[in-house]
Amino acid sequence: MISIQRPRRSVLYMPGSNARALEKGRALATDALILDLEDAVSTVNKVEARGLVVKALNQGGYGNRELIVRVNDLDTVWGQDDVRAIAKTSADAILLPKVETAQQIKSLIDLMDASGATQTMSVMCMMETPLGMLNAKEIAAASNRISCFIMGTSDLVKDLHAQHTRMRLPVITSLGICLLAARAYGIGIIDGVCLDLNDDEGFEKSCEQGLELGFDGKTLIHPKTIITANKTFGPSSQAIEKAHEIVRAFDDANDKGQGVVVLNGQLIENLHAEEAKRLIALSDIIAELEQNT
Ligand SMILES: CC(C)(COP(=O)(O)OP(=O)(O)OC[C@H]1O[C@@H](n2cnc3c(N)ncnc32)[C@H](O)[C@@H]1OP(=O)(O)O)[C@@H](O)C(=O)NCCC(=O)NCCSC(=O)C[C@H](O)C(=O)O
Ligand SMILES: [Mg+2]
Repeated sequence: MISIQRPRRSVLYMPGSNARALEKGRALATDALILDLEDAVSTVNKVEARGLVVKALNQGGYGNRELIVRVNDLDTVWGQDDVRAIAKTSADAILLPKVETAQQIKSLIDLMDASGATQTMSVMCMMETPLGMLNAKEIAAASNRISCFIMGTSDLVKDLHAQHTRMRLPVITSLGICLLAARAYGIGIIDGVCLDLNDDEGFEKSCEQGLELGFDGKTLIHPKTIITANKTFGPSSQAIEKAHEIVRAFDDANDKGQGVVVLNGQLIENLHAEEAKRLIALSDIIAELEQNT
């Protein structure tokens, strides 16, 4: 089944309190922006940041970029007012931090509905605590308004008393659990951030690892990493050419009443044709968005 609503190769965080970053986001080649009201904003700037984010959203100019606002936890003094304010904007999604239960999602949706959010405004979940990992399935199943999981590997490493390593073995089980839950319930899933801005090679490797694991894209903290994320998570022209070849070979085999075919020494079955079609659909959607952005 092919169900790609939009590409999320690169998803850039920006502090909601940083007017310069909010302005720059209008021209950056990122698929999505997370306008952050939570951890990137100090407590003294929380209310001002909310105002800046609402103003930026109302001004528009972000083209086709998916606009996600990360609100504060609903139990904080800012969380519910964040949701009330963002519900009235044209943001595409509200991202709830530190999701651990399905009830948190239900409470968020009740508040969004009561605050006048459109039904097209989706919900995203920060998956970043040990309890969140253990409840990933229940969270994914909580509502069909959930469009995406976003891994919060910094909080996770902290809560696990683990360490940040290049190949991320300390969080690999958690990444796998969330990938299983997201794919089982047909929702998107984006990998966590790479904190070392001086390690370009390490960043590239973590993107490649994310792609191999099955993530749709990577969350980013700096614009200089957008190109690498887009390149890694977007299908290359060779991959697309190969995908078309697979679809053609499989269709020809089907026309002859065959369920399988060998192409360049590789067995091609229906599942390979489906994956090839997914890549072609992703590439088409990226091309369309890039043309209109
Ligand atoms: C890390 C930064 C504080 C670095 O900022 P700065 O010192 O300004 O960097 P540069 O001078 O190299 O910036 C060059 C230009 O790029 C713009 N810029 C920088 N970062 C961003 C950004 N994120 N979005 C948009 N534009 C950005 C600068 O304004 C410069 O522009 P110009 O004026 O034209 O020269 C900064 O990058 C930053 O704040 N990053 C985001 C940090 C953040 O949001 N962190 C929270 C999210 S991570 C997280 O919480 C993960 C999760 O919850 C978990 O637990 O894992
Ligand atoms: Mg976090």
